[in-house]
Amino acid sequence: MMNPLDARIGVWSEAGRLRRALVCAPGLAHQRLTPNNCAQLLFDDVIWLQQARRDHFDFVAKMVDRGVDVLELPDLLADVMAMGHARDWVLDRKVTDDLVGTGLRLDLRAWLDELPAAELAEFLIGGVSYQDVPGDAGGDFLRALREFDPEGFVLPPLPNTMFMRDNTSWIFRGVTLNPMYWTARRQETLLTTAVYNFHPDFADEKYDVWLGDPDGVPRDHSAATLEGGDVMPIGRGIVLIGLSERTSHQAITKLAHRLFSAGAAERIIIAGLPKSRAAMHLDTVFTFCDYDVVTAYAPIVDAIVPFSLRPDDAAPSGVDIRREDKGLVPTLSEALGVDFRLITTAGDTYGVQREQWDDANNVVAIEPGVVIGYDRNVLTNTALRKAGVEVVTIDASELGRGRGGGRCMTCPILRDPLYS
Ligand SMILES: NC(=[NH2+])NCCC[C@H](N)C(=O)O
Repeated sequence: MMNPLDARIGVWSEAGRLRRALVCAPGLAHQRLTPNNCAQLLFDDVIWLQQARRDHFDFVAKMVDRGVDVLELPDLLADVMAMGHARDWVLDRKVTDDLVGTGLRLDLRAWLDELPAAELAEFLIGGVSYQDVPGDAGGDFLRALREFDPEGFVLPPLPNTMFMRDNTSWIFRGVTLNPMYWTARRQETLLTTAVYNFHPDFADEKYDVWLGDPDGVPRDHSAATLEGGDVMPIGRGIVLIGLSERTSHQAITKLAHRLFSAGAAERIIIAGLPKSRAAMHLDTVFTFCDYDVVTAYAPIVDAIVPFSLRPDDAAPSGVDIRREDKGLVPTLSEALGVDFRLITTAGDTYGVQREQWDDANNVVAIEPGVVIGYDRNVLTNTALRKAGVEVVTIDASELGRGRGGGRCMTCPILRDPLYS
């Protein structure tokens, strides 16, 4: 097996040293958010873009200061859009009858074909509004659409790309290209897949695709949806996966088969979550901070039902599925042979709900015992500090409006193992 530390990609733990991560700065997509469309685009409010950008750059700087190589999706996508064959690959899949409509497809494609690479990348993430399409392109049809719906989009914006964790997820030496749950997010995966397929930072690397379509052709995955906020490759061959609003048992068992048959994992621990927006992903209520420290929102994590999946040639499905008789944290302690300390959201009955809602339990570990989290979660951050975790803070006021914290905003590409 390749020594993980010699590789340029691969994620071997949740809290080992983070070496490279992919993020996505807020941009044009967030300028399109209005009180009317934000809920449909999975934001709780409109945002002040300039401040969000400042806060994002502060977040990136704090990672860079700790030695993380931070890659920006908009930049990588711009590099990829400068390669003719890669641009065609994306536009062939994006500018289709189904996605932009037969009436607009040819005109839209002709315009996008000629755009400078960085501008095209910006539109692919930020969306193309009816107003953006210049001159007579789109003809009478687009003129009529503009009049009928001045705020309409030919290609909708993808503001949740900022939560880079979700559309793909690296598990050990491979990746899942995620079929996402909500329509508002499904187009994100194609852009990241294009970067993995064509950008020199990825294209020459060897890795497996555990789930999803490397050819990027939009396919109906039906009920088999998976999002990175639920996926935690914790190590020693164990992957923890939330069974949530977004991630279904259909996707988890499909992924389990693939990981088991490739010999890439030995056990999947499923954390069955209640379905609610406060717990849309496992990482909104539970993250790893150190070798033996996790943080969690107790009311939900206490109710988690853990199951284990293991390869089993004797079982008709090839997988042995067993409900654990303990809660999540004792199950993990036993599985890893580590006595985990659990630091729960701090505060009174009201305070714990507010801090959880502001992603107090959604921190990203930069190295064992050092995490980045939102500044406003004063009580939970203090509790983590008392447990010996260094909490580096970033401003939540704008970044937090889409309900995602440090973990949601980073997609680790290379992270060291933690449990040998
Ligand atoms: N890994 C996460 N918890 N991601 C949070 C994503 C938030 C985003 N607005 C959504 O609803 O999809």
